[in-house]
Amino acid sequence: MSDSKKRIGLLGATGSIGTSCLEVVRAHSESMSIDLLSAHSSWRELARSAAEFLPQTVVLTGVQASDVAANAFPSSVEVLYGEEALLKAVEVPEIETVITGIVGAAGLRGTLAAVEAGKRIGLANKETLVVAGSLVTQKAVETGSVLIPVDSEHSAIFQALACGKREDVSKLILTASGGPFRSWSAEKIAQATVANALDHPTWDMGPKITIDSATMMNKALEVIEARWLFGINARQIEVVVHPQSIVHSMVEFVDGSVMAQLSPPDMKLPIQYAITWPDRIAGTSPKLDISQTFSLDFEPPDLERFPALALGFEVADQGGTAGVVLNAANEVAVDRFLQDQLTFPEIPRLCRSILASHQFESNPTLDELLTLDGWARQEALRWTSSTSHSSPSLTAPRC
Ligand SMILES: NC(=O)C1=CN([C@@H]2O[C@H](COP(=O)(O)OP(=O)(O)OC[C@H]3O[C@@H](n4cnc5c(N)ncnc54)[C@H](OP(=O)(O)O)[C@@H]3O)[C@@H](O)[C@H]2O)C=CC1
Ligand SMILES: CC(=O)[C@@H](O)[C@H](O)COP(=O)(O)O
Ligand SMILES: [Mn+2]
Repeated sequence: MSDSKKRIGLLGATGSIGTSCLEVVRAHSESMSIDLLSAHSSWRELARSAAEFLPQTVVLTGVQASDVAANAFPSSVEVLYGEEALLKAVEVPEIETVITGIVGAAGLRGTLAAVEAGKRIGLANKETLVVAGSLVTQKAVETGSVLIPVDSEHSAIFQALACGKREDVSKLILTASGGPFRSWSAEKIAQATVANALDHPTWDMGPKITIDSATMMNKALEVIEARWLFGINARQIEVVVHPQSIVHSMVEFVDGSVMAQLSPPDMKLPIQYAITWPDRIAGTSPKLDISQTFSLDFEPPDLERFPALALGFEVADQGGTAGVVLNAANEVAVDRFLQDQLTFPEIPRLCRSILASHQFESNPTLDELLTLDGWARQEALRWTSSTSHSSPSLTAPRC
């Protein structure tokens, strides 16, 4: 019955999260349907998905109608252009759940529009909470929007939290694969190429998050994400390296019990759960085969070889404007590294430098955050083009 289908708006439909989400919907076409798809510039791929899923609306935020072939989309599909159109499109009452698969701070405004419209959010875009965690979580409380994590660690924690009362939680333990350089020496890491850094041992993801995993900035961003999503003090969050990516994270309760969620690394499971919660349905994600011998290893993270991780704890503790500045600096640094214009160890160095130079404000507005985002990107670009890597200018906008 089409009336009882779960109706989904999917932002970032052409990316890694987007295509996994479409696989979930394809496997459950009797109970799920797509109302909205968005992409930035990959219009051919979006058109293929539109032909299969027949959403009411598609939005392309990074190209214009004149860039797209005439009749590329089925005639029943409304084709819109630009971010403002996307912000309106997520609000339509028919959409129940919005899956946020846009990469980077570019995902913030779409997520916020969906939160303001009181939607269920399947939150993959962790940068939304890194940049504006306080504003977004407050807004969700006001509108009744439920933020269901899609990020695998946070989905695991969300599931494990169901085993006890919030006031009885003593610690959240985020697992990290350790990335491709987990066992590399600092000297070898300093020589890492783009191809080395893109070679993630356990997850197949988009390029930005894959580089973040290699620096462990991904875990830093996830510490900040957890701080806002679960309303917990940064000092109650711990990171442990777990190379198999089977234990997706854990919650320790005051009595010493540790509850974990386990499954083979596959994003379809947390995406599906965000759509079906509080129900569980059979899916296409592989199941853990415990009939075979396998081991689960855990080791402490090495903050000297992976200095980005410390930034996550510092920023999660500070709140305010620290997250937007760290995130913007990191987005520029990752982009420059992918263009071979920055070395791997310069990524966290750049981030720390821009963060240290900004004028901290504890309670910024959305406009102030967006202004600081622009400032931090400019300063990060300036840093990458200066041979001496001098300190950023002290012209950070005051909030
Ligand atoms: N991949 C994964 O397994 C996981 C991802 N996440 C998070 O999910 C988010 C998406 O990651 P991932 O799927 O890997 O990323 P991808 O790079 O694979 O996909 C990014 C998507 O965002 C769109 N996009 C890119 N830039 C913009 C922009 N400026 N405005 C609007 N849309 C844009 C792209 O469209 P186009 O194709 O047209 O460029 C594409 O659809 C990230 O925040 C990541 O941290 C979290 C956990 C796991
Ligand atoms: C799948 C997912 O959630 C990613 O964020 C993943 O966790 C990245 O792996 P790392 O643990 O190497 O950062
Ligand atoms: Mn993750």
